[in-house]
Amino acid sequence: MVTVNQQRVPRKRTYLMCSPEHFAVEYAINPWMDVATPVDRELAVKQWDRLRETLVGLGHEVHLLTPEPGLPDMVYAANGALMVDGSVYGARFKHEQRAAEAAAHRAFYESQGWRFIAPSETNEGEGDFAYVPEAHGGLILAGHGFRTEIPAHAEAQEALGRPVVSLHLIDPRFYHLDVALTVLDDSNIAYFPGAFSAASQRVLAQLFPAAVIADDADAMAFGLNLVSDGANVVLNSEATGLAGTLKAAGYTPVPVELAELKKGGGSVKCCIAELRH
Ligand SMILES: CN(C)C(=N)NCCC[C@H](N)C(=O)O
Repeated sequence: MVTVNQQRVPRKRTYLMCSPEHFAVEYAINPWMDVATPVDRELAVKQWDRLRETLVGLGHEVHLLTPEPGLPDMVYAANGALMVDGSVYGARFKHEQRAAEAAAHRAFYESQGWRFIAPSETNEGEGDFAYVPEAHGGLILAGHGFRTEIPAHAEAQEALGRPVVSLHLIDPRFYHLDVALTVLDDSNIAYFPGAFSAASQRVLAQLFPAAVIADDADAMAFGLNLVSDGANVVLNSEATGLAGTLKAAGYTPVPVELAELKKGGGSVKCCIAELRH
């Protein structure tokens, strides 16, 4: 393994999270969910709290969305919108079990006075959209194949005024972009090529020749579902292989235990929306 002596510089972030007070696995809308597997909600809250404290400890600001009973997936706050340059493109969930979450997110963003664009097309916010601020002048990467639909990519581009690059997800285990690809800093990403169509793999290789490449085991451990401030990379503690790769690339891995929330099909990134205001 090559060791890179690169100085990584963190940038302070503002995040949005939602406590798993009402978390449960009552329906199965992705391959990770199994209604027969018991969930320890108290433990989920503890693990989520530890994640929130970790972000605050790294110097980031965390806003909180009020959890609502009857919306057990609301803890996955990343899915409620995509915010770029102070404008917010709202979500429209694919599955009706999550549909009502969109209004809660909208109310939050509007209460802050930020420009909110209501979507007409199905999209799951930062679950399927990733923003790379300094890549090619500011690029939105967008997944489709399982949740977000292609017309939403064009709608996001019109709403936010940044080019959107469509990427085709082909493996149901990686049903959202943020389980297969992550933004490491203002210009680089990490991804698992096998989650994408051959054509989308070529697009990613062309746009990000220096990307960190993850393998199937990293992705299966939800390693790519991480949050990075450009230097500190907060990731699922099970993703030990990816943590080593990122360390060798000059990042500082910060492992967190989120086993309970994995039962709903999400990890670190799913719990965190970035507020780019
Ligand atoms: C990393 N991922 C996939 C997320 N961004 N969100 C998790 C959503 C989980 C929820 N049960 C669902 O299936 O919608």
